[in-house]
Amino acid sequence: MSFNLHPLINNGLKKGTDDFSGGSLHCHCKSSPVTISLSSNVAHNHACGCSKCWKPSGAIFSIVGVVPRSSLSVSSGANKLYIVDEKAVIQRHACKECGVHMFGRIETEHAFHGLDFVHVELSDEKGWQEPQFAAFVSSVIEQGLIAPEQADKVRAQLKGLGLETYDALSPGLMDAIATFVAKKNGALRESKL
Ligand SMILES: N[C@@H](CCC(=O)N[C@@H](CSCO)C(=O)NCC(=O)O)C(=O)O
Ligand SMILES: [Zn+2]
Ligand SMILES: [Zn+2]
Repeated sequence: MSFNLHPLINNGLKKGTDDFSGGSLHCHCKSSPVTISLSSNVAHNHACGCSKCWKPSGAIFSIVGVVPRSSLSVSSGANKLYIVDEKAVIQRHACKECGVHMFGRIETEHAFHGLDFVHVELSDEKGWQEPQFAAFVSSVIEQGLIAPEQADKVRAQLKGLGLETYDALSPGLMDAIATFVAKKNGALRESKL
């Protein structure tokens, strides 16, 4: 038995194209959808099992990547957007009608400030960077999406697709967050770098 990880990856990863330079994303509304335009490809695209990232119906994971916030603009339906959780680090702007998250933005001092989180499955274009790893795998247990005993099967399925699995973000991204914090609190001086 295989799990419905996410429709974009269930049948294998589709590699992105190197020179791909963006496209548009739209929500699920049949009429007057929210659309956003991205003028670059995503980076750090990944499967995320956390409870906050938007997942399509039935999927255990979200697929989420980042773009510089300067590459993102809302092209239509801005009045339908609301912030799902104002207190979260990532403020996810979702469509009031269909519930789809269009982009997540960080307004606080944070390593990822300046990057917006987006879901490329909302685009009809092909060429977006394929997922690079799977994050917050154990979090899917918290949401009752799998039983604890199934976690290693889920990890095996992700690894079979070529996705390394983590229970936080990837080591590279966790190091970037920790480095930011260390610089901020003085534990790491610029001169040490
Ligand atoms: N077990 C928790 C983990 C949630 C979590 O920390 N999520 C990360 C990754 S989201 C994109 O990869 C995070 O940075 N969250 C900040 C935020 O969502 O604002 C759970 O599942 O809820
Ligand atoms: Zn919508
Ligand atoms: Zn997440």
